[in-house]
Amino acid sequence: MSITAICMVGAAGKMGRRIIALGNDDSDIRVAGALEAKDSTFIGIDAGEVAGIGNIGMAITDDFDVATKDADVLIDFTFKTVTLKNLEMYEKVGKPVVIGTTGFENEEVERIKALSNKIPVLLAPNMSLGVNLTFKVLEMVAKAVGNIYDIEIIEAHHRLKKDAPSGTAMKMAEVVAKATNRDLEKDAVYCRRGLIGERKDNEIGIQTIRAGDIVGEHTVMFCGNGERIEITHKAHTRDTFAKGALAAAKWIKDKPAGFYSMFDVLNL
Ligand SMILES: NC(=O)C1=CN([C@@H]2O[C@H](COP(=O)(O)OP(=O)(O)OC[C@H]3O[C@@H](n4cnc5c(N)ncnc54)[C@H](OP(=O)(O)O)[C@@H]3O)[C@@H](O)[C@H]2O)C=CC1
Ligand SMILES: O=C(O)C1=N[C@H](C(=O)O)C[C@H](O)C1
Repeated sequence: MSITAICMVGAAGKMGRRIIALGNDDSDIRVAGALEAKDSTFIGIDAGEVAGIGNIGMAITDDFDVATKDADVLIDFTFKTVTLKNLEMYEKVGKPVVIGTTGFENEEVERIKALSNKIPVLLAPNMSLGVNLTFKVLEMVAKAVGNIYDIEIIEAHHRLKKDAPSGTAMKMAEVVAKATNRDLEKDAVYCRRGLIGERKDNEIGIQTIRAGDIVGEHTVMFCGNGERIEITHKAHTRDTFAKGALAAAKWIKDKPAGFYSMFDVLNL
């Protein structure tokens, strides 16, 4: 396999650090650029030092051209406003982009899709093998019992997470809504309080927990009278997502322009 040179956008972030650390250990990956925000205190500091693996000879920069010049693939784990602002630059640089950032509204996803007419773009709210398999299982279960059992989704993440519900929970909601012919705009219920009356059959409840250092947990409940099915995924470490992002970078390197997901990478 040829080496894939990556530029990490969000290099000093929680995910950026793990992708740089695991990428540096991977003989098929070269860390070729590390980008951070203009006012970041990490500018000029070695990306390996920031990631806790020692000097790798790659200083974090806020200069987009410098960071992307030697890269084959850009990996973006930042914040939705950052990603959306960067789309123009991603088009200009013309290299494949793997986007793990979450929190996009439908109209914003359409803007990312529009970019994929010009360059290869992979967008996935969760890069773990387990979660992507779970999407498939959910589709099957929702088709079988989703219209007779109540569906509730519960997600839990660390206290630093900025968006809610998680991108993964929203994707799970999309999967079960599609499988049961529902419309999330109408049927999603994000919080309950007060005299809310009886639950409607079509509701898809989506509840959020933010606490401590929880890496990422998602449960989908299909609940009937007398029994319930619970499908749960728990990430124990961010390395699970980082490995997925690196696999995605290797996979997308030589692909033509198009809109891809982890299903393509994992052959699901
Ligand atoms: N798809 C997946 O598998 C996963 C997705 N995620 C998603 O990835 C995103 C990032 O998560 P996480 O790493 O925990 O978040 P962090 O906040 O730890 O990291 C984001 C990094 O991006 C930096 N940043 C801000 N602006 C820019 C800019 N203009 N250019 C470059 N970098 C910038 C931030 O700097 P500063 O702090 O100074 O603002 C920060 O260092 C979130 O949306 C999260 O939901 C997370 C885990 C897995
Ligand atoms: O912010 C996080 O940490 C995570 N975000 C992703 C999401 O919003 O689904 C994926 C993972 O659960 C961790």
